[in-house]
Amino acid sequence: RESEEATLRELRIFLREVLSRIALERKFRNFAKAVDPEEVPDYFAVIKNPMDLSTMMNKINMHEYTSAKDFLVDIDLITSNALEYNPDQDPSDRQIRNYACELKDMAYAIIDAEMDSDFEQTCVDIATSR
Ligand SMILES: COC(=O)[C@H](Cc1ccco1)c1ccncc1
Repeated sequence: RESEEATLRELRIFLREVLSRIALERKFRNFAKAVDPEEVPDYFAVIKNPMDLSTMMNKINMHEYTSAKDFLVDIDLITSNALEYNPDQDPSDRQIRNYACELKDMAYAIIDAEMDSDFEQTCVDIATSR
């Protein structure tokens, strides 16, 4: 229905805005683009489901998120990948793990604060009706 398309359009506009605010933060720069296999040859042997913020922006534009819940699944993936690939005690691993946790918390905090729960449920209902 037309109104359903209007709802999904509003979701895409909101999710782009959330992603843009996250991507502005310098501390999240390592999550902005896919890890480069040239720089990190074993990354894709270890991490089976890579994810990054620019891939998420492309997924918004390809209409691959039908709710904020779907969007947060990929945020969780960015975080879990970073915790999995960088598990060591050394300062650089600890720093990227901390930033990965901060990224997740920022995404959840923005959505909890700024997403109307009825709007989210409407998006979920549209997805399940299709
Ligand atoms: C999401 O980014 C990562 O997981 C890479 C993996 C990586 C290891 C070496 C080069 O890159 C990373 C980048 C910067 N600092 C720590 C880890």
